[in-house]
Amino acid sequence: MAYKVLISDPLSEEGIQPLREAENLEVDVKTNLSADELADIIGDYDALLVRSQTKVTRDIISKASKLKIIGRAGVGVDNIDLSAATEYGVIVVNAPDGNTNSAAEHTIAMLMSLARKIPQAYSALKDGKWDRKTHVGVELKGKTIGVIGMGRIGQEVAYRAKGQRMKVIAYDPFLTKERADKLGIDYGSVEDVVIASDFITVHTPLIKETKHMINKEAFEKMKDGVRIVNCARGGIIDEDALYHAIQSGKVAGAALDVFEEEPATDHRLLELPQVIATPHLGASTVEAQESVAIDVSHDVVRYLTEGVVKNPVNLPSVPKDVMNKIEPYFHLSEKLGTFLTHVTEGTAEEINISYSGELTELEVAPLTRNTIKGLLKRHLGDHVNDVNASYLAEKRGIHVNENRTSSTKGFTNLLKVEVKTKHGTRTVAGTLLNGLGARIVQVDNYSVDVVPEGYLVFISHNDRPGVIGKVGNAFAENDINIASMQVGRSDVGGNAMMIISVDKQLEKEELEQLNQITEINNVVAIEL
Ligand SMILES: NC(=O)C1=CN([C@@H]2O[C@H](COP(=O)(O)OP(=O)(O)OC[C@H]3O[C@@H](n4cnc5c(N)ncnc54)[C@H](O)[C@@H]3O)[C@@H](O)[C@H]2O)C=CC1
Ligand SMILES: O=C(O)CCC(=O)C(=O)O
Repeated sequence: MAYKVLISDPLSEEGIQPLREAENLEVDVKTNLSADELADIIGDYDALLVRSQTKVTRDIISKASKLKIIGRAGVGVDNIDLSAATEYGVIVVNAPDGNTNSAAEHTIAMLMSLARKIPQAYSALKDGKWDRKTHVGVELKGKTIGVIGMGRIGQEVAYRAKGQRMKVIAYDPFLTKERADKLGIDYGSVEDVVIASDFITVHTPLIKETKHMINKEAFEKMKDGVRIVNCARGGIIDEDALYHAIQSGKVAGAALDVFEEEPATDHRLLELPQVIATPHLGASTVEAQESVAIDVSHDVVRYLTEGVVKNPVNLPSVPKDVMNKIEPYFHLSEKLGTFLTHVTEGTAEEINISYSGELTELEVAPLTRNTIKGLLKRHLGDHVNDVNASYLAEKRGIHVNENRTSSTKGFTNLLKVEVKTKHGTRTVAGTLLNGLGARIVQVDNYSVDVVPEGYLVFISHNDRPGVIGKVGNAFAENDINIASMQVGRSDVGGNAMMIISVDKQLEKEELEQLNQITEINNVVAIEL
């Protein structure tokens, strides 16, 4: 019986030729379906191809009893419920490279239109007004543009902004000084970028860490008359804060291709003359649409015929016999990676993963990928999975070494992860205790016993009498319950650390209060 493919958003006809030409594949194009209409028919299909309009919700996926693959002709997969897809065993693929150029070009078009008020002038002229006073613009040459998110699109935008003779300052958790030097740009923290820029453009995914990263506090730090561009995702910029910053005169203008709620036809930002906008057109070119449709069509054909894909987004299937043996270590490996992203300063350059004891007899490659996933996911978002984790690390110049050792430190199994950055090396090791589950048993040279779960506070301090009391008092004053506390020190009066399990994530002010204790060098809140 032929596989059935449903295309539910407008895709390039040239781009879907690989589907039409494949044997044993039936292709239906049904666009503009309501959620109910899609839910009614999805049960008939083996593959679904979408752009960003179709919302592939848990409800739709739960009704898709034959569905094997969802293809997203584009980058962002925020219109697809990834955890539901994974839960229901549906692989999701995207087309990460096909629209990079178009999105970067659109960003530059928006930047120039914003600077020269072209949409406003055009609109006035169409209304019969020859008004040369209102539409005075500003030059780009010599101005500083802040690029937040230096992935595929951010890098292209930075490169083109330099062509406009702009100075570029960028932030990305994976941007190193060497890379910035090579690109001929400055790099700094988000705050440095926000303070220094005349124009700010965002190119991150919309994830927990980036939601409203440009907010009221960020606007307050910006130069007066700054201009903002968002051709990535609505929600990276807090729309209310942007509205007020424009009204107050702090922000001179904004160019928006994306909105928190789309379609955004009735939005108060659109009423402001300083705002220019397009209806999510970043990838809407003939070339990009053909390219992304070809990429996902090939992946759908490959998956349905050979079971392999090039651009997977969610979890792949690991052979059952391998999975049964390594499954108990999965949770531990990802948590060790996540723990390290919180306590490591700077960009990872090398990751060394050592397996000891019983682990040396197992197929550990999926655990290595899972550890890397834990290390990358916090910054790169949910599209990092076991399949692409190693690739993404490699693309970012992070060397990953996997080795097996006999040193178990008395545990029957030990998984040790070491991360090297410019600032030094950080190590964490964990084990599975028979009947008790996963434990972190070592941080750097300190032996600890921590359940890798929930909220932790990691404190580096000097070993002095009374520090534990001061920390305990600070927690009590803020009514924070301590579930457990681990203390370790290198030598008497030397460096020491505490890992405290708490019932809730600490607020910024609570962390600051702890940081003010004289003996404390650093405090980090960790969510595992
Ligand atoms: N308007 C449109 O039609 C289009 C929008 N997009 C959107 O553009 C965005 C970027 O796409 P790509 O460059 O292809 O993705 P990418 O994955 O290549 O780059 C994203 C970058 O953001 C960085 N990042 C993550 N968290 C960050 C943080 N807290 N601060 C600063 N940087 C952070 C990552 O390290 C990564 O380098 C995505 O949101 C994508 O969905 C993409 C294509 C078309
Ligand atoms: O399908 C589209 O046009 C949206 C493109 C986009 O936003 C993406 O690829 O992330």
